[in-house]
Amino acid sequence: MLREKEGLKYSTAKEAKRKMGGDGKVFTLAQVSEHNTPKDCWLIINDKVYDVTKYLKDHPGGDEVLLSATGKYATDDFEDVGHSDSARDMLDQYYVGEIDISTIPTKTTYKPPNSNQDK
Ligand code: HEM
Repeated sequence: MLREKEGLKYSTAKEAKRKMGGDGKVFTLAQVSEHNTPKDCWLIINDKVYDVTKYLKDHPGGDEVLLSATGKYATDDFEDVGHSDSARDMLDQYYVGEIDISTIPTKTTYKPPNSNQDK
């Protein structure tokens, strides 16, 4: 599980740079965590930050799961559901920036330099 998560995260970080040209804003976890209400709801998925406020009422999984996924690294929550490609495509429209992953207190942000586990 751990390995899988790291693989996902890193490949997505590269993808983010390619897609966004690296000019997205970078937020800390504390900054993102301020947006945790039904009127202002941000999520962190795969190193990117999304403002899903407008999507809360339309989300097929309901607004509660989105609200409970704020203020933390919600990649696992998002991935565990097995969201469709069209769900993934929707992410772009809610993109507001990147997360500074060093502000997220989780072991999965650390990758040993000699690791070959996610290749
Ligand atoms: C911006 C982020 C998200 C988008 C755009 C999104 C979009 C969608 C879409 C389009 C579906 C319909 C099924 C599909 O196409 O896969 C769906 C279902 C679902 N989502 Fe999300 N989702 C997001 C985040 C999340 C998060 C963070 C969670 C969990 C904490 C979650 C939980 C669910 C659940 C449980 C369903 C299944 C609903 C059902 O079939 O009854 N989603 N989501």
